[in-house]
Amino acid sequence: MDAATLWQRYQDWLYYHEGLGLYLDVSRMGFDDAEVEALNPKFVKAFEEMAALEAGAIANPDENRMVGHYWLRDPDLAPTPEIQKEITETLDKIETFVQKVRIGTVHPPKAQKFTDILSIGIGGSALGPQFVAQALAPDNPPLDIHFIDNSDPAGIDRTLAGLGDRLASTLVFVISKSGGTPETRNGMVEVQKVFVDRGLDFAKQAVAITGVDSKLDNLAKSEGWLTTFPMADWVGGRTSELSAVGLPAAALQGIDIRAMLAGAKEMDEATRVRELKNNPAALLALAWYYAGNGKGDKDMVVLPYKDSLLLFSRYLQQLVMESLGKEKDLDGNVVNQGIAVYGNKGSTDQHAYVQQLREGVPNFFMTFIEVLEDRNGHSPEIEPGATSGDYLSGFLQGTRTALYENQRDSLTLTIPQVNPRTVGAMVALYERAVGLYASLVNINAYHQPGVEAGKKAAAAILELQTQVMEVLKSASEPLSLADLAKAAGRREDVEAIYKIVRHLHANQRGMTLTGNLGKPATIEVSMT
Ligand SMILES: O=P(O)(O)OC[C@H]1O[C@](O)(CO)[C@@H](O)[C@@H]1O
Repeated sequence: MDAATLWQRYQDWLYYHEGLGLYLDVSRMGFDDAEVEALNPKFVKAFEEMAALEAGAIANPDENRMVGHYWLRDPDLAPTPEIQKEITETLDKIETFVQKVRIGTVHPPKAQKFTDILSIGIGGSALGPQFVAQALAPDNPPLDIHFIDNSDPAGIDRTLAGLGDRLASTLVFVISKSGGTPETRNGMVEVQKVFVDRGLDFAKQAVAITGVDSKLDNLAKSEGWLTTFPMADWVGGRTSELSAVGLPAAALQGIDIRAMLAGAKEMDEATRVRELKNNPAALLALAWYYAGNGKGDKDMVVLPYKDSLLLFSRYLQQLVMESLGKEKDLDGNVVNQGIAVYGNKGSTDQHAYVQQLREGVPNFFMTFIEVLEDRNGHSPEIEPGATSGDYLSGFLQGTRTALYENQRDSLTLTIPQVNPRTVGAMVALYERAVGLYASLVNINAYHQPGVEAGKKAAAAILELQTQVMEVLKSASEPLSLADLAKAAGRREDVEAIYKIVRHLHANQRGMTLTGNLGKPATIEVSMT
């Protein structure tokens, strides 16, 4: 395509949202008009399904749930007065609590004010708050946030070491929709133990954010925690940033949560437009569909050219991959759908893997995220006429051109500034794009059956460990792995047993292994 035709294509396809100052450029995706035309019926269906979902249809049939994250930023759209009330009351409750923490009416037993937040949660109960903290927290937030988002003992130690004595003035959020996620429970129990060791009262510093009547909800209520915020059944973990999951921590860090909600609402309105070219979420869905042939054949590389948006790709990884990565379509056919998402930030990644993107296997499409405002305030010139921000902007354009020259597709999302409104809008934009794309490829975006298999297998390993320990404690002499498996009645699990005893041995858990550790058949195991 010559330069003039390309410039025309750019103008023809450029989407601009005036209120948000947001642009979406899909001109460097290689689709032609006929391909777009062919997809039209699918989009008509997708828009209809989306409207039904927003009106309260059961969009998640196997879990019998509605999907209502859109109502969070426009409660008037909620399908029942009860849900409207639930949304506004929760928001009021959050704001009242945040205000009390700010002025010190709610404070820790041993300090006048809370200084820090420790947020314990995983997946959708961590990724949104992490992304938003990185994107929007001021340099010196009123409360500094820290995360435990794993069952990694060393990771927990590191977070607690970072807090040090400030644990006494730390507000602990335990966030779990189900209230039963093991990683979150483990983090909570470890933190509770540290509170006890230091003579602190956990309940007086803890808040639960969870489904009503969940295990965690009941625990918090029975132990008299500071408060609880409800997670609605109709909000999925990966679309929960603008619910009680993300808002309390954001507000406590001094982030304008009403502006985040307003930005999301504006974007929701823009993405309800049933006209492909005038709907940025539909344009994204079109680009994804075209790039991956409707089968996810190409990975989505997300490259924000702004450090504060570093965690956006990680946040999107769950939103996109947990929503779209499905074995079966809605008619029960095996389709193995999904789109892989990765990325960090530009221009940093240009010095890492962009080499492969330009010249190597063409199995991706790029999403550039551009922020027009370089920094708050004046930029010094690095050399006559050029600032660091000019360089960053140049690197983005340069990489986009270099990829295009080698037939690598890209799209570019441009926002004026990273602020609560634009971040809310970006969250809403991708939520809607995922929903529309799911309709295009006929899958349920709102469940995650595949995660259960791994969870069940992990629980089975913990049960096996208990069994193995019991056998070893009552054994009169060291046992070979084969004998141990036989005695436990689990011959077929000898490899898992080997891994269990090796792990216990490495952690001073009373396990003795003799023999050649690299040759499992020679190992004898005993336990004190
Ligand atoms: O908030 P919960 O119930 O602890 O779940 C955490 C995460 O685990 C998942 O259920 C998948 O394992 C995610 O969908 C969810 O965001």
